[in-house]
Amino acid sequence: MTLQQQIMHGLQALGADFTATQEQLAGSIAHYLLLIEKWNKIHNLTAIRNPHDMLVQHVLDSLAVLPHIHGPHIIDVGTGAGLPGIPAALARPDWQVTLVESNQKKVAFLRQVKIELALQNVEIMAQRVEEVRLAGKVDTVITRAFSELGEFIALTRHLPAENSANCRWVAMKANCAENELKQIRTPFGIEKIVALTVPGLDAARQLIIIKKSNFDSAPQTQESGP
Ligand SMILES: C[S@@+](CC[C@H](N)C(=O)[O-])C[C@H]1O[C@@H](n2cnc3c(N)ncnc32)[C@H](O)[C@@H]1O
Repeated sequence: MTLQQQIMHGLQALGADFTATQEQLAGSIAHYLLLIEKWNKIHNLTAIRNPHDMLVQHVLDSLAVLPHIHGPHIIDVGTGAGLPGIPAALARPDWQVTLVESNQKKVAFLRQVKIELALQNVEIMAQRVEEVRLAGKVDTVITRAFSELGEFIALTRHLPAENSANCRWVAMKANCAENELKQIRTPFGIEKIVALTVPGLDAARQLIIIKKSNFDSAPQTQESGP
């Protein structure tokens, strides 16, 4: 199967309703994967070398999250090569995606992706997240392979300048341990845990969705993905 065919199959299997057309999205994803493959030879952006595997383990994994989070302003903390922020920005051109990354080589890659894919809805902040100060509303602070939950909240709780009660903090995890869930303390609480299915990936994926509230730290519900 060609990469383009595999991308189209993956998008159809996800079945999600994105605002970009499937053809546009497929073309942009192929371009993004080829850029990662090219830069990976010098900068070691990801341990996964093959674009077919990157598609499943990085891009479809990122896209599977989108039906469960809210825009329009998304902050991806510790985005690395742009995951999940770049796939989110490609699929949802109506959202504004801020990528926060402290490693300058990864930032150089992200800047190149933004230019080559003409991503007008992406802002790149080359800073440690604890130093980032934003004006205005944030709808979702998301992270993947960044830190444990307690540190994630500690480093990012200041990000929404205005509407912290409406903001959600979302951690993409393989299988979050009970001990890690207990790191979430009031005024933060776990709103829900969503089990995700990623097409072509035979592994558990979870979204831990956290809100600022007075709920205790026990999970409220367990949902299945689409
Ligand atoms: C393991 S990588 C994960 C990258 C990407 N999210 C993914 O899923 O492939 C974690 C990234 O967080 C970045 N990082 C670590 N601490 C950070 C901080 N305090 N502020 C911003 N970025 C940070 C690292 O440079 C690294 O690129």
